Amino acid sequence: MSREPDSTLDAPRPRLLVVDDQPLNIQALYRLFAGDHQVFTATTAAQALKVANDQRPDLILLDLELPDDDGLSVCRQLKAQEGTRDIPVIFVTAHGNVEVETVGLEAGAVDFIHKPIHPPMVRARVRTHLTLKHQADALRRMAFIDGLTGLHNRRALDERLQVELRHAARQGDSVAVALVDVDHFKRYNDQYGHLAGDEALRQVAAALQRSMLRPVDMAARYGGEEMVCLLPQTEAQGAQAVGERLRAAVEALALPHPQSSAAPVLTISVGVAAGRGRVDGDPTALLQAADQALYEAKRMGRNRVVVAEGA
Ligand SMILES: Nc1nc2c(ncn2[C@@H]2O[C@H](COP(=O)(O)OP(=O)(O)OP(=O)(O)O)[C@@H](O)[C@H]2O)c(=O)[nH]1
Repeated sequence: MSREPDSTLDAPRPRLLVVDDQPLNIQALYRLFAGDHQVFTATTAAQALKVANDQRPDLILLDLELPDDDGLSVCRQLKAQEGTRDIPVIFVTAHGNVEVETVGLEAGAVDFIHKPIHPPMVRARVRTHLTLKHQADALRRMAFIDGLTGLHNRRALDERLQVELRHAARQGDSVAVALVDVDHFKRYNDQYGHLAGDEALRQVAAALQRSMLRPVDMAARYGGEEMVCLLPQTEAQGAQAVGERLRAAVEALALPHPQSSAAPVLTISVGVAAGRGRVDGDPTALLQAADQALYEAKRMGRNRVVVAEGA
């Protein structure tokens, strides 16, 4: 007898960080959640910040009074750091009053729980805030994904490219981009219709994704039928080889395109540019160089890779 997969078995367990200097309190919260959550613990402010940074939990239960610093300050520091900003913090305190709670909420906490804790209520609040966190994570991910192809979108590319250019400038590394454009895509749409065109773009995107072998590489839809592969720590020569692999992978899809002047199948032209990185992270020059090379590839007959001059 076949059985529907149980999604609750597959879903990763939510990760909680419990911060309290009293072992009894930690034990009580640990016992409450350990069955169906991954629970990390910390007994000081310094430890809490370290575990939050290292483990990136989904939610933090934070005691307001800690031996080395107060919980408010820990909360403010978590909210000031890029990597921990989005982790919801619930304060746990024995001395709650309206003033304290207001300051706590202003410091960025999402909720307050009073000691002695009432287990069903704590579980219910934690569940609510975990649900909200997962929904917010999903929205953040969607904001950086292209709906048609599933590749990253232009916003994601722009952000990553700036980071990589700054990183490369510091390290003296080279960053490369390969700008990809489908050949005679207008004719393809005209012959097979827009929906078939969409499906072809999805297949091209998947072929690009498969052709990039390093985990730091990133493929993005740049707009319309243009896509960009970002290749950190890559010189022009290496990027040319990747460009050629992309081109061959799309040709190997063997999607018939009799109206193309380049080949009987759907193909891409690729403009490649590499640069040493920029302290200001401005990606304009690199993308413009790649665009110029792409224009050359089109002019020379399409279905080819051209590397930018002086790249
Ligand atoms: N189906 C589909 N078509 C798209 C999408 N985005 C852009 N296009 C089409 O892509 C075509 C791009 O055409 P052009 O820029 O003229 O270039 P081309 O026909 O690819 O010719 P060359 O680039 O010179 O080889 C246009 O017809 C757009 O409508 C999309 O998301 N789906």
